[in-house]
Amino acid sequence: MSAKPVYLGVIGVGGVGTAFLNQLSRLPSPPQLILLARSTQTLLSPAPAYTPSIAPGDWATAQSTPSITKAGALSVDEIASYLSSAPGRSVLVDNTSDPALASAYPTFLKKGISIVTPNKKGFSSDLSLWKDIFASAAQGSSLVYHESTVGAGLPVISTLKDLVATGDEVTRIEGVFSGTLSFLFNIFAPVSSSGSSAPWSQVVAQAKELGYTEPDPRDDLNGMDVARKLTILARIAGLDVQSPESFPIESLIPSELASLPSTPDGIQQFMTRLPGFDSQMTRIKEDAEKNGKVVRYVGSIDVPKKEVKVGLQLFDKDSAIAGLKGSDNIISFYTKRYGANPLIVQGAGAGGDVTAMGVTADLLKALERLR
Ligand SMILES: NC(=O)c1ccc[n+]([C@@H]2O[C@H](COP(=O)([O-])OP(=O)(O)OC[C@H]3O[C@@H](n4cnc5c(N)ncnc54)[C@H](OP(=O)(O)O)[C@@H]3O)[C@@H](O)[C@H]2O)c1
Ligand SMILES: N[C@@H](CCO)C(=O)O
Ligand code: NA
Repeated sequence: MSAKPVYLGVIGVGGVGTAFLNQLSRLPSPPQLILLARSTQTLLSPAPAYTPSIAPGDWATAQSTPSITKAGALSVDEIASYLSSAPGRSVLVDNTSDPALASAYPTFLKKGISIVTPNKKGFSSDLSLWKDIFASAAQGSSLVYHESTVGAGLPVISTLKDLVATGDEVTRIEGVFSGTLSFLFNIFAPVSSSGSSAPWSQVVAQAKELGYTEPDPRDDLNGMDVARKLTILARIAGLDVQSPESFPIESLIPSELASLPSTPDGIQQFMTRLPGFDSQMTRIKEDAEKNGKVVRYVGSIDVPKKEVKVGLQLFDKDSAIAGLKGSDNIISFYTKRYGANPLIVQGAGAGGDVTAMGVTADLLKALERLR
């Protein structure tokens, strides 16, 4: 029996979106790409036939393909109606960090459109949205996969879900959850003090250049990205965390720069003014060195105590966390079954290719269930 056709909409063609489209173009039996959008532009396969589809490997030139329909930004209702009218099941891949799009997941899911995404906003905002997303998926018999919302492509969400679903008792989750902050501290405050002496702001610019940061790097530096990841994991572990603001978060943003606007101009101003505050981070690094330690940005969830913590901590130089390299994350799951030796997941936790891997693998899981 031949596989049923599945139709695909993709929103966002930045660092992750571009890498995802490359991976999509190499799949042996990809779904039919019928919608591709960025913030101001949408490409569509002409309805009602929904053919020809957009070639994911040539998406950049699809703009000049006469048979493809071009439009500006579409509303959520227009996208939902277009995808749900396709002659088969459909999946929406959200490769943006847009909270408004994330808050519309219930609309898509109720119409039977499955969601695959690395966008944390839907799963880490108010608890009511989290509940609405999963209730809507049940109502629309649609699927939700979001592996890359924590640890990029590393199997973090799937591992935790497997632990919970098989009846293990997760007591504690801890580690380094930010690829950006891992990279920043590994370079800025290496274990060997003969390492780099690059100022903090220069390493921040490098992390942005490498595609590790959130579209707005302040979302990494203010601890919110880590807080969102911990909110997601805590909810899967069974805690009703109301929002990522429910627990204290240590911010690395100088207070003088905290009120710059969340616009492209605000990001630019922040990056330009950050070098003026390098001495604050140098002091933190040197204080740790005086104690023979290194400083790292970590998070933890104590499940029985219902306690989530996010912030700087000092580590011995021979500890696993101090020894991380590049943008690596390390996430330790302490459970009843695993006892004193936690189940540990470690590897690159940011970057277009590794994040897209998690998105593409999620899409394959969805396809297996939809075809
Ligand atoms: N980068 C990583 O290492 C990493 C790791 C894990 C998770 N993530 C998550 O992956 C997502 C994408 O990250 P990225 O680094 O690829 O970001 P990015 O390079 O800034 O790309 C964002 C893309 O989304 C588009 N976009 C934003 N809002 C939109 C809207 N309302 N409608 C249509 N398109 C919209 C942008 O359009 P324009 O092209 O028109 O600007 C751009 O193409 C984020 O949620 C991020 O948190 C990233
Ligand atoms: N900006 C995030 C991307 C992965 O979610 C990080 O650095 O970890
Ligand atoms: Na992951």
